[in-house]
Amino acid sequence: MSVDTVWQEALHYIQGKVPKQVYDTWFTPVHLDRIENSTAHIGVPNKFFGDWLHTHYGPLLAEAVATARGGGDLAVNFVVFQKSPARPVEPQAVLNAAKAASPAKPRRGIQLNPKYTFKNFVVGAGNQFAHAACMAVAEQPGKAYNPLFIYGGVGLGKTHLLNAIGNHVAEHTDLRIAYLTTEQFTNEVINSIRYDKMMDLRKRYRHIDMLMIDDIQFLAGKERTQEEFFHTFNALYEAHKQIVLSSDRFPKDMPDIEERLRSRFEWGLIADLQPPDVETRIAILRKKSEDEGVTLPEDVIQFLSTTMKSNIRELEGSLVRLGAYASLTGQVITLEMAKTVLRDLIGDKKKVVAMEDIQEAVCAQFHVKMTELKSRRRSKTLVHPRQIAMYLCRELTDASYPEIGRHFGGKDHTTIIHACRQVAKAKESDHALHQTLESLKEQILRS
Ligand SMILES: Nc1ncnc2c1ncn2[C@@H]1O[C@H](COP(=O)(O)OP(=O)(O)OP(=O)(O)O)[C@@H](O)[C@H]1O
Repeated sequence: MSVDTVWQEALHYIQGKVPKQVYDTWFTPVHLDRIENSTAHIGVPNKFFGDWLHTHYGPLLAEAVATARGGGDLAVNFVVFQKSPARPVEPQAVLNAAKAASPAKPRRGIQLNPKYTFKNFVVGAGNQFAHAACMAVAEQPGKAYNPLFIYGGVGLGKTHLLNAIGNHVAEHTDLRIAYLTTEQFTNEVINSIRYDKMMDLRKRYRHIDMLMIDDIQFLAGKERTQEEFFHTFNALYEAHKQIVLSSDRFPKDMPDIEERLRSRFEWGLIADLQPPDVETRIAILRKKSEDEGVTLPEDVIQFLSTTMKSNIRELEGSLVRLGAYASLTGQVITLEMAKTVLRDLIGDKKKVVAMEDIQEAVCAQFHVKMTELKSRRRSKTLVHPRQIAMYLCRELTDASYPEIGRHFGGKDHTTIIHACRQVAKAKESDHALHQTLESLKEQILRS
């Protein structure tokens, strides 16, 4: 079977697995270059693109190509090509998937991402405190702040900072590090229960020197995992071993977490990550475009940094998309191109919308009074519209989380972050909610 035929079949397979927009953005610009020694070499427009594909769709690509060939195990490599998809021109830029997944100094069992270091973390007003705290912990694990609890909204750099600590410690010490997501920890607990291996799990985690757990908010409602984590936490803490946790919300705002755990999260230092200000967004764009070899003219930098405000991942995504588009079409990046290519990401944010208009539209839709919407009452009939209104304020205006909080009767910014996150997550699977949000948006933007 020719490489082209395999690739066509693999694309067909992928189309069935991902939404159309994801397919168009990430899979149409790439191609299968060759298959050699059980490795599929995938041509990508730039290093950043390959990195992103590797992190998000590496396994799917391997599965798709393997299935198209009729089975067997395959690894994937990403090869950067320029303009002509047939010829990889930068062999040194090959991203070896396996290499990329291991830290600079390999250590058994650590799943750190070597891409995330202190060196490539841009420090600005919103993150300098968290950055300094992480540096202190990386320099003196177990001594500076314990536990270190980092919290912040979606895509603001929590995972990056955790990995930066891990990579730094791995490079400079021989400490045993465990870095994992809450989901991985939960799965380990479930498997240990299922196979009666709880003692092994306990032993494993109580003999490490530094434990880092990402997205600890997902412990909510998982009683048995909380119980295990509680004992692990105590054992490590008492032995002066470093614990670092990240969460999208403040401990006090974590529902369904046992009080004894919640209070432990507050024992050490809590450092928050705030959305970056415009200077930091510009600095991040400059750094990333430089690192990735994507030339962004000044007006495009200004445009992106004033349009994509709340999420660094989005900012990065725009850069990748623009870089890919430019390299595929052989054009230089211009402001006009940026506006066209990123149309759907920028969407409706351009129109100036007042938060009061949003609140009124939501009140009318859900038949609640404005005073109720802004109140502290937590009945379900009020919490739902309130969270929707908060989410829309964030989506359709330039207001910061604290500003939105002030428009909702003086609520804390973490409450707004939580609401935005809840609604963003729920709308992925709840079609009715998605429709309601779209119709509200349309209504507000028309008014
Ligand atoms: N200050 C920064 N400098 C450079 N890159 C950054 C910075 N902050 C975030 N990023 C980049 O933004 C992207 C998103 O960051 P990250 O995954 O760490 O966010 P997160 O807070 O863990 O998000 P989530 O809540 O979805 O888990 C990453 O690629 C990261 O490298």
